[in-house]
Amino acid sequence: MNEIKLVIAGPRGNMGREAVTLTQETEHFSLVAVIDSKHDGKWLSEVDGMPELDIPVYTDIKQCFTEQKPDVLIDLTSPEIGKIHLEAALDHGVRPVIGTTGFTQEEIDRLRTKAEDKGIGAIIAPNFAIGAILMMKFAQTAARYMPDVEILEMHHDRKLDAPSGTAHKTAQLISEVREAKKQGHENETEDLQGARGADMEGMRIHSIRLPGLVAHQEVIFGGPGQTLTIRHDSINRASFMPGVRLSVETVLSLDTLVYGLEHIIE
Ligand SMILES: NC(=O)C1=CN([C@@H]2O[C@H](COP(=O)(O)OP(=O)(O)OC[C@H]3O[C@@H](n4cnc5c(N)ncnc54)[C@H](O)[C@@H]3O)[C@@H](O)[C@H]2O)C=CC1
Ligand SMILES: O=C(O)C1=N[C@H](C(=O)O)C[C@H](O)C1
Repeated sequence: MNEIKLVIAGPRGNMGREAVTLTQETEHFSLVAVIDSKHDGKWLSEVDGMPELDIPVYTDIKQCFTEQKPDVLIDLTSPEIGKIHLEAALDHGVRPVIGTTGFTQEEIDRLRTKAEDKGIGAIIAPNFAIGAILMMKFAQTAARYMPDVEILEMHHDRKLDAPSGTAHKTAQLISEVREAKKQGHENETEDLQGARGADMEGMRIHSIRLPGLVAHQEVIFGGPGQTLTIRHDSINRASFMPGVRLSVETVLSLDTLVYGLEHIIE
């Protein structure tokens, strides 16, 4: 496989560190620069706690793209910054692989149009873990037969967005196969606001944030006399790296924006 020149945004984060390691362990990946909110002009090796790599650190993504001309950007920052970085990548003809969550459907549609206008690929992956993709696919299948469903997502307490991108995507996939419906008692009330969770077309989504958790989700279906629970657990961030690698390799041959790895892992 030809060498792929990569830039990682967010290299000091939980995900960013794993991604830096991935690039060092993958023969055809060449990490040419990183984008950080500070340490502009340093080498990565000069940043506390980072590996001994002579890779330049930029705070200005446009300068980075102009000077380094990477093939692919991997963004693992925050919902707010991920959107800005995706747009900048498309403007510079760099193919974005975006792990940050929090995109609305309108934003995704607009960015897809932009990617197609530029004729380059882009991937937004709410979850890179193969097990999570399977959980979402299985949940979509189950919803055809058991349309009453609630989603319980559980994450570490440093997470910024709620519900998680995975929960959002799961609900979207389920909504493709079931009619919107009100669940629970027709006269139910919430004596404490939020007790029934968020409401997406009648599906309830509950977000738990606790130290000690990484990324977990249960999709619980109920029918007369039975329940079905589909559960996925990421017990560390290594779980996401095969999906990051696959996304980097795949984005090069796309000419549109793909939202969700279920479109790539058939
Ligand atoms: N798609 C997936 O499978 C996964 C996605 N995520 C998402 O990835 C993102 C990062 O997650 P974590 O690594 O756990 O968060 P984190 O908080 O550990 O790391 C985020 C990093 O981004 C950096 N950052 C902030 N602003 C920046 C900027 N302007 N330029 C460059 N870097 C900047 C921060 O300094 C920090 O080091 C989150 O949005 C999270 O939801 C997390 C795990 C899996
Ligand atoms: O912030 C996280 O940690 C995660 N974010 C993604 C999401 O919002 O679904 C993916 C995974 O759940 C971990």
